[in-house]
Amino acid sequence: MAADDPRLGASLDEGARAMNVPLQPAQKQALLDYIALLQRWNRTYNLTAVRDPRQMLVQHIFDSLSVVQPLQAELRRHGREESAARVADIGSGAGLPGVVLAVMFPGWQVHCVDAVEKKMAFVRQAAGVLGLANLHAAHARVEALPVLNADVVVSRAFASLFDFAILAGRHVAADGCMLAMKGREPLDEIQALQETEWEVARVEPVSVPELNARRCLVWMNRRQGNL
Ligand SMILES: C[S@@+](CC[C@H](N)C(=O)[O-])C[C@H]1O[C@@H](n2cnc3c(N)ncnc32)[C@H](O)[C@@H]1O
Repeated sequence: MAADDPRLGASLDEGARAMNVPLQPAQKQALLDYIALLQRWNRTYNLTAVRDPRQMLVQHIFDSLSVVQPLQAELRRHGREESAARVADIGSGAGLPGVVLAVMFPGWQVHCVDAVEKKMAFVRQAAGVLGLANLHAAHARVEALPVLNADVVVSRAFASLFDFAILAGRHVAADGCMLAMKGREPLDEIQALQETEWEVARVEPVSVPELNARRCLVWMNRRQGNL
């Protein structure tokens, strides 16, 4: 299916509805434009192994959209100013989930971080083309980056929970949290976290439309009475 095939837009509407994510026409267009950009630049930048726009929609866009509702609920639960959150996406690659979050939450500042320059160049280009002034891209190893002070530090397909906590934990603001997007509940990884200052607050199953695979969100807070 081509990136401008109208059936892609119809599927996006359907998927967003299934996840209870309201999608404004401009947001829908931005997500479709992002798929087109991914497809156009994939060969040059080697951004993703997924080549087909239909598969990009499911594996990248729907998967990233599946954190929208849970993120909103988490910020609300902590009484944080939901309209002005600061989010960091670590090991963001082509901008997943960061670009999708920047589209869905224009009031949030979203910082994508990746060690590969060309991927961050792509995210910067996407920010320009999609008109996302709230999307930022930092080319750096996360462990060497000045502290971001984010309300939520998120990652998808980045590292084990242990490495995520050790490498990226210092970018979380005092009352913030970490969120790892995972497949099956990673019991061994959760066990290994005991040696860090982070603990699992809860594991939230999520369902991604048309994706025949398990997904869960692992929420992590700083351990009370630190190590
Ligand atoms: C498997 S990709 C996942 C990309 C994206 N999050 C996704 O879900 O499509 C992992 C990314 O982490 C980046 N990465 C690995 N170690 C890193 C580090 N220490 N600091 C920053 N980025 C890192 C890699 O360059 C790569 O782009």
